[in-house]
Amino acid sequence: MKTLGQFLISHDEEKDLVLLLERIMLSCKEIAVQLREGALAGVLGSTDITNVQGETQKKLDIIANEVLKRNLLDLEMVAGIASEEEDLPVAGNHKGRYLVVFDPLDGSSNIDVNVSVGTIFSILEVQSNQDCSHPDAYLQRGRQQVAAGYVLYGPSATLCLTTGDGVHQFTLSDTGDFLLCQEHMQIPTSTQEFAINMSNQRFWEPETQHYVGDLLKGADGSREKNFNMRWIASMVADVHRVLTRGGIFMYPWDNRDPNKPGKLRLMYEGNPMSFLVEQAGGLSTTCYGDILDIEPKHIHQRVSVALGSKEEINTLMEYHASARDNTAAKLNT
Ligand SMILES: O=P(O)(O)OC[C@H]1O[C@](O)(COP(=O)(O)O)[C@@H](O)[C@@H]1O
Ligand SMILES: [Mg+2]
Ligand SMILES: [Mg+2]
Repeated sequence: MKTLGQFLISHDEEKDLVLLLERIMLSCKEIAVQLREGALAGVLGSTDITNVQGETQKKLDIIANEVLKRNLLDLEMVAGIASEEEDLPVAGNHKGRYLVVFDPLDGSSNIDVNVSVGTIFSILEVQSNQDCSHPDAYLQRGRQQVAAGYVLYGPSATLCLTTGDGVHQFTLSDTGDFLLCQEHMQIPTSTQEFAINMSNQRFWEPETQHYVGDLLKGADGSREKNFNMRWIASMVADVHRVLTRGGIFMYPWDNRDPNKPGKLRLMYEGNPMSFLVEQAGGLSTTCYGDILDIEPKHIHQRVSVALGSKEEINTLMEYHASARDNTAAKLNT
């Protein structure tokens, strides 16, 4: 079985990109060890620090962020990093070629209950002469990503990666290597499984209520088939299920804070996951347009997300087609 490095070299990936991806995986291995030891290492629980999103940081949010930051800023090809857990980006080598944007630990609310979490990353290329300690240097559309991926820390640690030529899956072995286990993952085009936090139902816009209402009616409603529901509350784990066996994952706009376009973050959640999903034959949308086409305005910008099986996303879009001028559409475009 090929290691990640062997696979990337055999696909003619640029040497610096290979080294960078290997360094991200080295970081993920360190994070996996901390997660495995959990309570034994005293790393569970919260801190009293609030991040720029207004969320209380877990001890492991900070540890994972520090591991990635330390390992990446050490590399010559890294011009800067931006993270969910950093107010502002941090500049690296001013001659570096790549910017790395990441969610060091996704699904933080699951850490203390020993449920799957993950690391999400997006790699961009520096545009000419930019100050990489400034957020503007990172504000590129999702379509400009050079690579994106995540590591899911579940029963096994799994990497799903794209460099723009399909999505490939690797599993962390006993020897400490990420070994190739599946090339060109494909999301089935149709599905009977959905993932959404139903407790927010009363806050959704009418089109989302209508769409999910019809899923719940199953074979007795207009969809004429039954749907199953899953919600892990770690985007990484929910998206991994979609990549593996199909489905639709949604964190739509809601009116709890009408000025926020959604809960999830564009640069280190929406964009990398959308790149992976599109590369695996699925679709990713705000309900009004492709996530990968959004011109970002802020590094911690939020976005409404619906991604997964092609036919299901197209159906969801039809429910929203009559409401293109509403608030949610305006907030995202
Ligand atoms: O608590 P909720 O509303 O179920 O939200 C869960 C969502 O929030 C997130 O945990 C946000 O990510 P972070 O843990 O990185 O802040 C997603 O992974 C997940 O899909
Ligand atoms: Mg997250
Ligand atoms: Mg996070």
